[in-house]
Amino acid sequence: MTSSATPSANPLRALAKAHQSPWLDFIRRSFVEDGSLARLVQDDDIRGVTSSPAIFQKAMGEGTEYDAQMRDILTHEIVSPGVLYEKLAVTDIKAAAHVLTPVYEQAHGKDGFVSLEVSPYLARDLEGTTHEAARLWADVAEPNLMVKIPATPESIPAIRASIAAGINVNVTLIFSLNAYKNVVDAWLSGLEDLKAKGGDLSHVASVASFFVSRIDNKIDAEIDRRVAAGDENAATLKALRGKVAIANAKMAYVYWQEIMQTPRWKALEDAGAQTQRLLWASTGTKDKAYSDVLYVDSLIGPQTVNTLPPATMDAFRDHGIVAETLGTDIANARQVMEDTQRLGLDLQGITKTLVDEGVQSFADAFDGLLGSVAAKQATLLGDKLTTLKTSLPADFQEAVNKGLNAWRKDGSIRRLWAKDASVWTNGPEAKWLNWLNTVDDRLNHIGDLEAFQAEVKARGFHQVLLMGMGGSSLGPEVLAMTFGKHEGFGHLYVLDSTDPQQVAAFEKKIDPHHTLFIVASKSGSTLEPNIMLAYFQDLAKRALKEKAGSHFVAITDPGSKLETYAKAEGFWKIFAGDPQIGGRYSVLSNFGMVPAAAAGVPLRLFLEDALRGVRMCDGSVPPASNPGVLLGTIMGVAATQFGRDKLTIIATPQIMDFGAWMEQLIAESTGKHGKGIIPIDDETLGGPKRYGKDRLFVYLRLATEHRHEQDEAISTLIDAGQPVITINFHNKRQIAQEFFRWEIATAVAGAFLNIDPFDQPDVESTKIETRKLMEAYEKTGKLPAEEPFAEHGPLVFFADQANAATLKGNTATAILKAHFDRVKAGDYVGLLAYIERNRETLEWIQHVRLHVRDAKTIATAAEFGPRFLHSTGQAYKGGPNTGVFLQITADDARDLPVPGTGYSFGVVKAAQARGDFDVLAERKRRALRVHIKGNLKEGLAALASALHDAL
Ligand SMILES: O=C(CO)[C@@H](O)[C@H](O)[C@H](O)[C@H](O)COP(=O)(O)O
Ligand SMILES: O=C[C@H](O)COP(=O)(O)O
Repeated sequence: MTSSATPSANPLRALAKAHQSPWLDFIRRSFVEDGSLARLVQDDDIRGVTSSPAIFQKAMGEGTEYDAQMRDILTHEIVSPGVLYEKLAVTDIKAAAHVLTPVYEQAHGKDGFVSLEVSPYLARDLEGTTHEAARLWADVAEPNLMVKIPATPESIPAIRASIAAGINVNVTLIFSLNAYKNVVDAWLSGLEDLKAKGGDLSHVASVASFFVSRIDNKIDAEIDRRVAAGDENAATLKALRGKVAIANAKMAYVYWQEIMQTPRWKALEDAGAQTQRLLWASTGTKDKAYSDVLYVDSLIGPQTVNTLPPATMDAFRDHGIVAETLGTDIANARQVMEDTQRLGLDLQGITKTLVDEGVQSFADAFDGLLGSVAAKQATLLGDKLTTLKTSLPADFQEAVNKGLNAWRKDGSIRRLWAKDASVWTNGPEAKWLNWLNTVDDRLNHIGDLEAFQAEVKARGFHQVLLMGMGGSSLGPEVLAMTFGKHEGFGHLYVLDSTDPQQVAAFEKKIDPHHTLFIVASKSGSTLEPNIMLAYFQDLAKRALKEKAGSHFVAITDPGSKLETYAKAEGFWKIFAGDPQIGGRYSVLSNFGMVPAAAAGVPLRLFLEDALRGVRMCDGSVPPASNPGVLLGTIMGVAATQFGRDKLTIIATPQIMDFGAWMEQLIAESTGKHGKGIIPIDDETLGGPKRYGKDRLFVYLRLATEHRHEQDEAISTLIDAGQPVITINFHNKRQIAQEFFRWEIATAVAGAFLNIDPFDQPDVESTKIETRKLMEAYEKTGKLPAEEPFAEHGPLVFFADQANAATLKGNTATAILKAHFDRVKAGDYVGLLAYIERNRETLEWIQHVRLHVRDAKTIATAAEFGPRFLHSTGQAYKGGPNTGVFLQITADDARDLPVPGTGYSFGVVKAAQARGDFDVLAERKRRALRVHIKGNLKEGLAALASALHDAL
């Protein structure tokens, strides 16, 4: 902005004589800090400041002048970009308010205001606007603040409520006389309400911001269009160019004058009320053909304000003419309005469009602003955040950009955070969204968790044995595997199997005298944790007698059967889950945090790490800058538009266990109604030839591991045109952030797939089938008979009729060949092994899966039952029918009874495998079961060899 003209010849100063206040339509930190604003007040008699999202976007979106405060805030607090922006804005607004305080005081509270706008996202939300106006008023806490509220039909009652609450209000985005009338009524009503309450009216200031140049812009364009089309009224139309906005504003002023004569106003005035001044906004000339001071010169009149952008202010200082123009030529203005109507220029329609566009453009500006703040926040936080890099082919990237933009336009991330089910299917989704708040919630209750941790430490347990399935076990397993044992705490073991060998193996790892047992089940009625509990409680009771209860902790939702049981059995502690968080979204709730506490994970650091991630995925962060939405959009677009539905997880060794948790989240959330994303975890990385066009790679990379070869192999995939998302961790604890990022991303991907990401209908079906088989067992003492369709050596083959019919062959190899010959491009193979999960069997399954992958160029999943039933099992049954499954069961070398029941772990596992197969068959999946008779090791070798020959 240029320097001031000599005071005597300064048109800006002269406006005071015409009783109009010039305000500045601009703010930025340096401008206030370096004294420029104070100089304008001093030299040009500038008497107020307005800000808007667009103005703040310009100020904060570039440069470094806000960095110092941002750094300072981010050092002390974990805030979202939305909160960070607001803190910066409030600092600016307060600083400007202080500069204007002398004006305010000298004008006895009638001038010298600074405006701050409520979030434009709330422009159609009455409750939100009312609440935010009050919040901003309290946060800024300066008497010369004006809170800007838009004059949308939805927000009009917020004007009344805010005025009634004694808040100074700048009503913005007024384009039409009708809207203005509603604003005036709301303002008067607000004052009446305040008066009725006995409030002091004299301190409540208000302006009604009537937008000017945007109207000419639209009308002129319409005139030009009609003239170009050869309109018969071309001459009269042309004469209206550049006239309508001013005439429209004059009509508003006439209305204000009329209001000032009404008894309604007089009564308020007598009670000490200030008038609501008309403020001319949007006064920068857009059409270069017009005078650059057109919307200042023409609108000068008493008791009004004109807020000038810097260039217009400079121009007016330089060559503005001060004369009272507002109240003059009213007849002419009326004529312009009449002509406008007579000639069919749709002013009403245009002003409605202008409100919509005004709201949208402020929202767009706010998106831009918050995107910039988020980017800056990420830069300043540096290594404190995981980072995401995408390498996507051009067409894929373009589709992702479109998806992000659609999410931005629909405000979907804000709707997600507002728990609005219309983001998905308008079903029961809203009931399952408390994971959004669980990190804040756990931090608020960190005292309880830390006290528990201290007690566990003091009791000196050597082992912690967690028993649970799926959402109740996979998160703790990641914590156990990633962090290992913590000094002063016991080793955390996670048991999620009904395989008797596996149960026995865990029994060997622990000493009940020194073990803390945690049973985790949200529902409290899941078969597996209940029988594991029965087994280990029996063991503990034998060892510890009446003290056994003091070694047991339950984590379960309030009111569950498990809770009742735990109370009755005198468990040491019972921790409550949140019924509005589903199992797979529960890791950052007590289901993950209680085992974390027991294992000695530094809880506050962990949760604060998580919180940094939560804040970056906040509803205030627009999709393209929002790490969760970005990831979810890529996942959704990959699956729905590019057939890349095999999300292949590659990880550096120290964080590779994260994949098993991701599997459940992604598969169970998205795999249903024939749609879905199939996670492929722990499949050894191969060269580009190993992969088809159905993959989306996610590379989880702990930077400190320096896995150059792995990095190279990933680069080769990118060069070969495979889409890759690389997520860089700077330390292991950042899995906390990634838990949350993947939760948001999966929810977002669910929206792209148009499914409810929070139910698991096909997991339930398998449970039902298993239950039926178990009931039969309890009645008859055996599982219903089943007939193999072939038997070769130790390998016995079972299938339903439809599958068996296509799997003819005289040898095991021939049957397996027939089965895998059904695999085609874009399919995947699932090896579903109901055997003990240990080093040998993991190696075996890896070996076999890689053989299948390389022979068929197909994605492979290697899973152990029954654990996968609570995880990927959902997608195998409910997702796309592209899976070809080989279920592997085996004789149990040893079985264990389940105390208090008539059955054994082996029977349960067998029933689960059969229930699983029955549902796969019922869903018409290509499935074959091979049962290994006798020695497991030999049987697995025979199966591997037959598979080798078959492929
Ligand atoms: O405070 C106000 C109005 O209440 C102003 O900042 C107002 O938002 C601005 O004058 C307008 O947004 C500027 O409009 P335009 O020049 O972009 O058409
Ligand atoms: O993912 C959840 C599992 O199905 C276990 O459920 P639960 O926590 O109710 O026992």
